[in-house]
Amino acid sequence: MLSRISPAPASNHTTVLILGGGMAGIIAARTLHEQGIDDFIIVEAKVELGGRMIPKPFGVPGRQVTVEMGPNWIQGTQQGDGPANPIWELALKHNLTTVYNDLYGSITTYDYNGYNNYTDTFNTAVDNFAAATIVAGSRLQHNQVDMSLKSAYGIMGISPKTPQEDACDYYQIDWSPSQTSWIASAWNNNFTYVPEAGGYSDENMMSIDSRGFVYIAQAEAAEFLQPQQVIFNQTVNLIEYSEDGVTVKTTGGMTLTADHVLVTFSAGVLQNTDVVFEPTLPDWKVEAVNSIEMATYTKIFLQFNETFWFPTEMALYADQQRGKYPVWQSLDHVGFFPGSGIVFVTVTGDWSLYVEQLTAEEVQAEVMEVLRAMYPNITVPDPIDFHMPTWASNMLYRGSYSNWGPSFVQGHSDNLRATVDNRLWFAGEATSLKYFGFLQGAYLEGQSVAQEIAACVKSEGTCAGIPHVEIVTNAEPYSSSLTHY
Ligand SMILES: Cc1cc2nc3c(=O)[nH]c(=O)nc-3n(C[C@H](O)[C@H](O)[C@H](O)COP(=O)(O)OP(=O)(O)OC[C@H]3O[C@@H](n4cnc5c(N)ncnc54)[C@H](O)[C@@H]3O)c2cc1C
Repeated sequence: MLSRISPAPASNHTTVLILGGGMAGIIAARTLHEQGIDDFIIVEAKVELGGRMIPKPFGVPGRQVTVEMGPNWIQGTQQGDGPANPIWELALKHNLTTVYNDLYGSITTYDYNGYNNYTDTFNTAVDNFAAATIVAGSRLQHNQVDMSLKSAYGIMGISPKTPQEDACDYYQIDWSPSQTSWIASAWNNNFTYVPEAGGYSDENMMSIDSRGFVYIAQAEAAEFLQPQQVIFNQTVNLIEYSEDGVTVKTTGGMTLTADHVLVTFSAGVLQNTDVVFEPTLPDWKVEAVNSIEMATYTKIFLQFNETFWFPTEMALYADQQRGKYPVWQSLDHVGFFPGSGIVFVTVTGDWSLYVEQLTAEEVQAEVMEVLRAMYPNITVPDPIDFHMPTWASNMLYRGSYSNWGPSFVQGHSDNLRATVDNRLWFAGEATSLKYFGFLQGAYLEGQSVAQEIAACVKSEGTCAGIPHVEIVTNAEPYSSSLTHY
């Protein structure tokens, strides 16, 4: 595995600088290597590769297991001999231990009075969401304007009235891995689960590997990356660019120059001012960066001496307040980590931002109040371990993953990945039209943009880069960009 200690680079000038060592940066580096370009350096603020793939040993001594703060699921695998999700292929290649997670068929329902079987409502919500997708699809085909999911539900005459209905819609929409918000666009169709449109399958495989999900990224990097091709522990704060080349400066005092720079920082990082571009990015790029939403998704982990909770894989809690500690998953379950005593609850969106303002003790107290409401007839003990990551306030992420809102259109998506001045390139999950938000989006964008960079390098300055739209004027549905892949 690659050393965490960076040797000094042989030269401060390289053909390509790759900023960020997450999935997109690693696969971009591999692609350059495959194209015969090894004069590149990855610059990463952390001390290891993998980006948002962050495992953590969780639990009291003697009862620790590896849990995932960030991505945990391979979303979509392969249907028959159709296209395979490249993340699934990496998992198979590096022998990652995964298990099928039955997110819809193994679920117990609760509300603020305890156990309450509202699985009929749950199943109706599943059907409603499928119907909304069809409505959105047919609007798209007729070039009708995009709208929020909430509006699409309204058009179908569906408006949740009870806390139980709200919780069921929350599970479909806010918690669903490809949506994350009631205000997400109705066109927000991630093609992952649609094999007919080039996607993979509707299967979600969960990593339970003790090496962490990140192992597949680090093991892949170890196959081609040389120690002198990575600089760890350097946070980029200035990117100066012109048609002649790029200069990158870090808070650690390093200055690096290159012919081309590939920026793989999250959309959340680009929306903030931690990294300054000199000159400022053109208006079309600034508009694209700020038109995509950076959603936050927070898993809160608890360990108990013994289990007292639901026997299913998942549980749904309906509070009078929508989004209050609603989605629970038992890791102390056959197939996951039996005997671990671990359960986690997920919050998203505004609730994530709210919990990040609280202390861990305050969040724990609120979570325990909900657990005790779910189990009014037993004495629920305090947890023996507790952990909550903070994604929105972390300057290396500024959120969890991107989400397509109704005012984000294909022109924005094109502009997000377009080249600036033939020198400044962009890739990451957010630049993926078809698989935004997911690891496969990051992988495919890293690959595709690095191929463009390689072609540019080989053309010795005659390439035009990835084109942009100067002014995004209308809301055209997906069209030409589906040929990116
Ligand atoms: C809580 C959560 C759950 C998720 N669940 C799933 C899931 O189950 N399945 C799935 O497919 N996807 C999931 N995702 C999304 C997935 O993690 C991302 O799509 C993917 O990791 C993005 O990779 P990337 O290379 O585009 O960006 P990143 O992984 O963010 O890589 C960018 C790198 O840039 C570095 N960086 C940032 N700023 C600077 C700077 N100024 N200087 C130097 N380095 C910097 C960062 O440290 C990072 O390593 C989840 C994400 C989160 C947070």
